[in-house]
Amino acid sequence: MSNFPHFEYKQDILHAEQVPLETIAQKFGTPCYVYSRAAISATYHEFQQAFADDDYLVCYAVKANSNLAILNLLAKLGCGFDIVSGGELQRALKAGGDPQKIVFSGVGKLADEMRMALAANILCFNVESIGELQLLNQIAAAMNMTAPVSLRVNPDVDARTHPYISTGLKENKFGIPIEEAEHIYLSTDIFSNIRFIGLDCHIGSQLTELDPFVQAGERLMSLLHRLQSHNLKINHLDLGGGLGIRYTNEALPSIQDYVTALRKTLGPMKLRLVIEPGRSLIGNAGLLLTRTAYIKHTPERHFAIVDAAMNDLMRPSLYKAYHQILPINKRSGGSCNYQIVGPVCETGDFLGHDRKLNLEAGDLLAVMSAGAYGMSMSSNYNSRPRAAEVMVDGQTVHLIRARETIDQMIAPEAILPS
Ligand SMILES: Cc1ncc(COP(=O)(O)O)c(C=O)c1O
Ligand SMILES: N[C@@H](CCCC[NH3+])C(=O)O
Repeated sequence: MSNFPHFEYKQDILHAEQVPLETIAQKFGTPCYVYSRAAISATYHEFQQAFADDDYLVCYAVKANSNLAILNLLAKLGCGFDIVSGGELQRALKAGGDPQKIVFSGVGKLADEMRMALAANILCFNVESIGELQLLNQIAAAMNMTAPVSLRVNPDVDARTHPYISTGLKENKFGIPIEEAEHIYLSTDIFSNIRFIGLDCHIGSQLTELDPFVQAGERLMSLLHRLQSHNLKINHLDLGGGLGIRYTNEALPSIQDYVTALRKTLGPMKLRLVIEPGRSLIGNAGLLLTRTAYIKHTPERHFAIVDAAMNDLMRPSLYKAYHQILPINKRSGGSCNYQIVGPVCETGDFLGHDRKLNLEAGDLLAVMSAGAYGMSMSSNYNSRPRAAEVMVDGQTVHLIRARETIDQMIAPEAILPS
């Protein structure tokens, strides 16, 4: 099956749903992120179907792509949100998210962010250290409230993914060492304004195997049994996000297999299962549309210099991540081995190496699998305004973020008075 069923060639022209991508480039310019509404909805439904009648909550990891239109679409489908900052909280609420479906993760929550989230009455704080628990307890007391908490434990499981996005090993900064968690859960007398309602972990991102999820789940379940033997009532188990997507031809478990494996770790225990998928919900629902500015042949190499760069999509530069790059108009004839690079002044500014393409200046290209950690990790490096974002829905294209202007980019800055 195609990795991108909603981005397909029709008569050798790549389309997003029913719309030729060249039409989008003409109307909105490039670089431009293009998302498919049908792709996002279909993947969310796959999660829903996999859980069937279970008690579950899908909390989309907002960091993967935080555009309000995407959050609003997911909220309308019934999805909850996993947030990691006050900014993400504001976005989730503004997009119509239900506070009782919001979990708050992250190692460095600040006092103001805790206040905002308590005032919003979110479902749960995923607390990652004793210091954070103490601060949350104090703030909740001052607000005359009780904070609902899951401890995010670090189960010391190797996610077997890129080291920068592996989070569940004991040397990582994330979570409370699992062997310390029981003691904290049983210290309810010290934390009078905390109510423990869940148990949480997140072991990493772009996992391509189920085994690490199962190992983590089993370690958490064993802790949960011990907590129950002390009569501590836990309502939900949150196993984080992390399911990978196919960037090229990786062998991957399906969403159904993933959910089945997680449910199995629960055994007969009646407990709500929470998951925090980011990439698997949105990654293959988006692409980055870019135009070739120049073709440059040197004695060593063939370069296609395009108008998107590492500031728009930093995954290739940061992780040497592979994204498929497809021509918008297929052209017959011989191809050349191209380095697809951006205009930024860094040798590490590339979108793809050694791609066999038949290209001319002016040609449009699609950098695939760019829906997750694309726009949300973009920057203004080299004073490049941020790209536009559009959402395709059948034959209609909605602008969901206007291209940033140079004036908007520099407006917050000020020159010293002389
Ligand atoms: C706490 C937490 N939950 C969920 C996610 C989402 O991960 P992914 O996009 O791999 O599903 C992340 C990012 O890795 C995370 O840090
Ligand atoms: N930014 C990473 C994923 C990080 C996940 C966040 N915890 C990526 O692009 O693959």
